[in-house]
Amino acid sequence: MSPTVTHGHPGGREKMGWGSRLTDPISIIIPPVAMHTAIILVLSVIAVFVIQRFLDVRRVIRTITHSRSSGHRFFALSPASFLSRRVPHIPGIAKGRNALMRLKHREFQEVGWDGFMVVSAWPRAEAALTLADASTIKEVTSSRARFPKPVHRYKFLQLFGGNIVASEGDEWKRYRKIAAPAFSERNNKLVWDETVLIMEDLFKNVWHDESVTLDHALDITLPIALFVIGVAGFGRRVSWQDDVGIPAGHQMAFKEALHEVSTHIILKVVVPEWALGLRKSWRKVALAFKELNQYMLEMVQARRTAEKKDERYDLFSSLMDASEGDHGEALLKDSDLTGNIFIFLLAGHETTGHTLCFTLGYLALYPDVQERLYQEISRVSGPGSMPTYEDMNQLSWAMAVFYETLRLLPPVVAIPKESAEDTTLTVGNLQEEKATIVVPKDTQIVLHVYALHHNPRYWEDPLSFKPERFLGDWPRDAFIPFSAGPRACIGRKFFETEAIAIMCAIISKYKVEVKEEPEFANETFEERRARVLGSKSGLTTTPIRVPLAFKRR
Ligand code: HEM
Repeated sequence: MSPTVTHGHPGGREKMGWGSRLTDPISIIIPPVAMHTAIILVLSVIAVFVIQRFLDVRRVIRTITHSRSSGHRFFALSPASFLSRRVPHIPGIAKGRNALMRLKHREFQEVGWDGFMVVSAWPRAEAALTLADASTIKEVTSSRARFPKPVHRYKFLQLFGGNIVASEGDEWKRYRKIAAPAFSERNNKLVWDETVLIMEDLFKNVWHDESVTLDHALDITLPIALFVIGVAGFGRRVSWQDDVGIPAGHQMAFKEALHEVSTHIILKVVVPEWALGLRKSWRKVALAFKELNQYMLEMVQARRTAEKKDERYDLFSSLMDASEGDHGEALLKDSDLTGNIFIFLLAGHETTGHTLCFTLGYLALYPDVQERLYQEISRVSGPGSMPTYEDMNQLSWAMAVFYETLRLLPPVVAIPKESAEDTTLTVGNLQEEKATIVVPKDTQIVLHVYALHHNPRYWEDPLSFKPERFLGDWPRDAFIPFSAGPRACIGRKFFETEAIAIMCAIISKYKVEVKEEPEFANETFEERRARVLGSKSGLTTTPIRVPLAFKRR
């Protein structure tokens, strides 16, 4: 394909193999000499860039190398970069797609330590510390000043305004103080009672008290989670029937807008505003953002103008109370309100919906675990009846089933932190040896939830589903689906309450089985398990397809 003559002497043009002077637009615009010069210039710039980067990487390696350290691994593309997550695994270049879920604890075993530095050259020369050591992780999570949240990594969560998840320092303290009362014991009881109503509505008005088969259990678990956070968090009661309509003044239903936004949030960050109009699917995402913002502002407006302000203790009321001073002055901006409303809808919806879906999948695959759960519920509240919030402490098997699901399939696969100072951390290994890692200021730190949850130092037979490991004594520091320390999930009890209520409601009335499909009739148990529990990475670990049959008991 290369042109045979590009040296610019007049006679050379006739020999060009791909068109005459008149038909070669590039030659008309750029004379061959200029083209050559341009190419040489570009190559020189690339060469200077590569050499500079190489030197930068060497400098980074020198700052972290230490005689007693656990060493480092090199990947040209940073595993946290957008690019690395789009390409397959290429040794030395990219860890590839779904690396954390795919590799679990394997990489740490290859390195021989439960913590090591990953050095990369793109997008910048840097070293990031990756950890799967329970006591080192505890040290990091318990010291917010030494290891704060790298808020610049959470920019995509600030699209609707500042919020509790994507903030640090005094701003975070203020948001946390406002939100804390909404996660009190009083509100947890509200969560339980509202969840029971939502489940009764589903069984009676959608399933008509009959057996049903679902192609993907997520089709009910996501709406359930959304309805619970909607009513218990925001006083917005939605029933299964009236959620389908689009209210006047809107072009999209609330549920759809939230789903679109949470599924395509990264797109909104990556694609510039003007380009969102270029494709139909992108236009839908842009519309969803606009619609959701409008829904949230309407919620704020409706509460502000309500005649009688009910005595409520939910999250929304706490936010609204904090937004106005005693004399009606604004203490929180509208964007603070929408930012936090959005983050609570998101945090309280996706993580929960996905975990419920995986848990139902496990119960269908392990009928003995499900039977033990049914027996526990029957013992606590009588056959076919629903326990109350006060019974929750007696449902230890139910909690163990959820914890084992969260250990194997944590929604948040990695938690980022950074070092605020030059420091060192100590990590261990299977041989119970210790190594010191030099951690310069501004080093990115990754708490590798998947690897920690599959680390054989803490979990016997880590790949197996065994809820019984959560009865009695278990290694609490090696279990961080909700993170740990002061920045741990504020909604943990909210989740546990609604999850147990939902599971009790389902299992007391229905037997859950994997949907029979002729094309999978001959698969082994392992194949079936891999199919039903297949997951992909999204904003949180996402079930691909969990097809289930719910049979009336
Ligand atoms: C299975 C359910 C859940 C899981 C696995 C989960 C997990 C997590 C994790 C890992 C964090 C720390 C994130 C980070 O450091 O970047 C977090 C924070 C948070 N979660 Fe959850 N979460 C769940 C349910 C909920 C629910 C139901 C709510 C609200 C109703 C909620 C609200 C929050 C909030 C507001 C934060 C930020 C806390 C702070 O920074 O002070 N989460 N969650």
